[in-house]
Amino acid sequence: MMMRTIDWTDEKGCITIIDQTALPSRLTVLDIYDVDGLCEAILKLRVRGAPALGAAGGFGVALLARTLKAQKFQDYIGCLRDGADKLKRVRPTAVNLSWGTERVLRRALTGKDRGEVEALALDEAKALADEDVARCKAIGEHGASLLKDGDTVLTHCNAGRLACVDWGTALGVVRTAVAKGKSIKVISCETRPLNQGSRITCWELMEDGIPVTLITDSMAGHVMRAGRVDCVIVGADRIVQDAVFNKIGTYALSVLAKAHNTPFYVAAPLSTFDLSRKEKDVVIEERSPDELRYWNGSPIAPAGVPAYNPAFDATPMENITAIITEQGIMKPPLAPHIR
Ligand SMILES: CSC[C@@H](O)[C@@H](O)C(=O)COP(=O)(O)O
Repeated sequence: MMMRTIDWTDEKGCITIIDQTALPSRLTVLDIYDVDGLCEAILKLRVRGAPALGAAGGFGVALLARTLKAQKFQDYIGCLRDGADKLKRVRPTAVNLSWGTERVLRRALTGKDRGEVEALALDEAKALADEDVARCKAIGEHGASLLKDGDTVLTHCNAGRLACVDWGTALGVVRTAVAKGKSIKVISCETRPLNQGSRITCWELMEDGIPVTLITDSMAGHVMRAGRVDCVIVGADRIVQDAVFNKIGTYALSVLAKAHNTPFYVAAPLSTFDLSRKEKDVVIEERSPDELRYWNGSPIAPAGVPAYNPAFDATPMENITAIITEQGIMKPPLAPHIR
């Protein structure tokens, strides 16, 4: 069995992650001993994907609790709050990062002394990570009922085990269907500019022996028009009242799916729902233009060309056929379910 994407290693007292920037060339494992190291790993996408970021936020609070230097309990608690606040803001769009950080902080703050705060933080972070696996398995169970034997699923970015603690959301649905004996093929969009689709989705599906075909993002319309896609399944970074935020390119896929009468499913745990907000209230992370200008350090665009690099987009609810959660499948009209 493959190790978890993110976990706590008791013997070393650290967070252990699979460094996703090294895939598909190498399977590299990284031990993280302080919160600055964790913030760097999140910013560089060594650990990424909404549910995995929820676990990162939780384990990050556990790490903070045991590494803070403050002597007086009051100062220690103040530093814990400040550190958690900084951690939450490393990536703004995926709500799970702040959700996981806040959940573990809330439990830790019920501790009466430093030892208790440390123990509670770690206990809660471990529980959160275990629950994430259970949630993905439940999403898989519900979602698998939507897939027929022989179906081809188009997916975008990586909503697999490497975006979660284990199993995956969108790919969890595929994995569960395959485990139930259905023959399912996947088409993976490469997902420019950082290629989570080609590097990570293709790698993890091939590890599991699930048939996958790589296409460039611009080929999605062509394969749908050719009748080669039975449904689209993607993950989500934040689900608000009127839209689903996910990796840039998801909205375009939803429009294509609608044009070709292809079901468009979103698979996500309830921890990704942020129903206090609407589309206009969400900050879309903008990343460095150099991610578009360079690949592996080599220029792929003229030096200094202006480039715009939003990492996520919003898909309106009317483009979504159903949302698959751990509690079941929400079909249109989505608004009453979501409320
Ligand atoms: C399983 S969650 C799905 C999303 O988190 C995923 O599709 C995505 O957009 C991830 O973006 P990333 O920038 O790689 O963190």
